[in-house]
Amino acid sequence: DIVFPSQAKLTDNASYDYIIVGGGTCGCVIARRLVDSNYTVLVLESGDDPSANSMLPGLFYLLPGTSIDYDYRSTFDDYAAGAQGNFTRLTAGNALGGSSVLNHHLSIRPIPQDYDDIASLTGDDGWSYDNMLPYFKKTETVKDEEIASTYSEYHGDSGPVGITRELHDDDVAYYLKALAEVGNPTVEDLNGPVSVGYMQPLLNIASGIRQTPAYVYLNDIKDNPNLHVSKNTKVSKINFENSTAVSVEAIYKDTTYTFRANKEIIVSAGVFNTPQILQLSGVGSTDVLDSLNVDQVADLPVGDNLRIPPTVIVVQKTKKHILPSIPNLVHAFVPFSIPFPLLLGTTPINKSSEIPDYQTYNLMLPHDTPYLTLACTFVYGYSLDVCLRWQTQIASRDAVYSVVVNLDAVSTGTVRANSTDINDAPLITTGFYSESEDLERAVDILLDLLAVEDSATLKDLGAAVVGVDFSECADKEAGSREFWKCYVLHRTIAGFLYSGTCPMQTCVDSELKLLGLNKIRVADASVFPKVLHGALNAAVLSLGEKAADLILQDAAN
Ligand SMILES: Cc1cc2nc3c(=O)[nH]c(=O)nc-3n(C[C@H](O)[C@H](O)[C@H](O)COP(=O)(O)OP(=O)(O)OC[C@H]3O[C@@H](n4cnc5c(N)ncnc54)[C@H](O)[C@@H]3O)c2cc1C
Repeated sequence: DIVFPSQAKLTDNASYDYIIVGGGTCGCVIARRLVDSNYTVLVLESGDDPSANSMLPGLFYLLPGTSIDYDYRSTFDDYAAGAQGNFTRLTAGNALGGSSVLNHHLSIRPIPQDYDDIASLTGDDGWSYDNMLPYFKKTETVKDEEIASTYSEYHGDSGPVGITRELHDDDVAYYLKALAEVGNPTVEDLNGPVSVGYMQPLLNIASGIRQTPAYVYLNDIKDNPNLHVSKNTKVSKINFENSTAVSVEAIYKDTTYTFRANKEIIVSAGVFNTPQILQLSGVGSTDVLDSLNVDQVADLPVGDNLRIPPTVIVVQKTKKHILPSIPNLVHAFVPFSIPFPLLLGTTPINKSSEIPDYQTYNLMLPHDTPYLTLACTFVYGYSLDVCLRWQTQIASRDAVYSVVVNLDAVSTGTVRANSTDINDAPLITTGFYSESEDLERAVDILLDLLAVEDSATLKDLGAAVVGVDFSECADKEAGSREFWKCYVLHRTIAGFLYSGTCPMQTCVDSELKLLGLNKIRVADASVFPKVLHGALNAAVLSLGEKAADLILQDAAN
């Protein structure tokens, strides 16, 4: 309670101007802006305060599977998730601050084209990149002097989220050189004037502390009497009178309360739980609601169009060493920074294009440390067998652990409430590779990425991709397209960039209002219609700022 708002005293049937369902990444941003404008706001959050270790960036790999993670599993999927136990693991934040409490700190925006596409899809120019840029700037204070001074046009200097870089020029220079030799330029700022290239990423870390909105947006208003935050509180239903949302039912310590909203209800429960709550409230397609035996309030395709860009990891061994590396373990005891250098790439296959096809997060792992196994098992959820194969094959070598995200993926999955019990995890089907072009594209992407092995720099080092000798693909010719297809199907994971389950155009309008209903909006990653060409944290923060403006404009009229 010293850092975060304390638990609100709850009164059944109490009224607030606004009720926010889910105090996650987007929910915290909206709460802050509405309280700043003197409205009374109730935030209902199913999780507790972020755990102390989640505030320390260097410990991010310890968070999945703990109490702050829903730790969802997809429906049975032996086709694409063989390496995780025939399901896909879906990490998602269950705490005040939501997924920003356990995410990987990377601040990488979608590309301008993504917003211009939303503007033309919705016919609302408010979503164009030029009109969204001020919201991105409003979220952040860039503390990296070089970026702040060179690219001030693109960056904020007084927003809540502190942004820094952790530079390890000497450690990453050889790999950047190799990438450049095969047509991938080194750039300084992918959130600035260019959208393709490799850089040492901007991070949501300042003064050694994770910049979750639970902290940076709410700390300043935690004692404001207009802010009421109820944690460990699960919203089970939204009540409608005719087509108008009027109240919310929520369970706190085994008691169900009803809270009334004078102005609006904002649903920000994330890509998996927003559709679950809406379906249980009667907002969904007829077949879904019939199967749950829930009366329909609005026929909307809630929970369709789940967009998860399929993600594959490849590992290369690079520089050889004789002496073991000890200093890198120091990070485990001084956890204020990421324990290894990082490179971020957004990359087109056609090197003259300015639209990336894939994104890579490259963990530049020093030799003889346990970080590969830690990341591989805890964070990416691969089976120990997969991780140990990689770990043993990089012995006494530096390694590049590349998390490769297919930004062109078009396959969609679904989210369905499993029963009318809100505590029952939703049924999540990834739909990976249901469109065959995604599998072909995944192979194109890996071949483009691994072209780096043909660079003079990596050839000199005797670099090689490792962990490709597993039995499931042993009958495929090494290096062939058939082999890489097999690899993709046995190493695909979800990455963490989920979106799309209540998208603009078919589910909400461009003001984020649920179509055909009154006094209710959705504001979280569910509203993005397609896979964005970036990661999602910055996109959701700016979405929260825009949503707050839309809500306040309506309140003023
Ligand atoms: C492991 C991981 C790593 C990631 N790494 C990055 C990264 O490095 N960079 C990046 O840009 N993006 C990253 N992301 C993605 C990004 O963090 C998320 O897309 C973003 O935080 C989602 O914001 P949101 O507001 O949509 O949902 P969330 O932040 O997940 O918020 C939803 C909130 O609703 C609450 N809730 C759910 N159900 C209920 C209920 N019934 N009642 C009350 N409350 C409820 C949840 O507890 C949660 O707090 C990562 C995500 C994950 C999971």
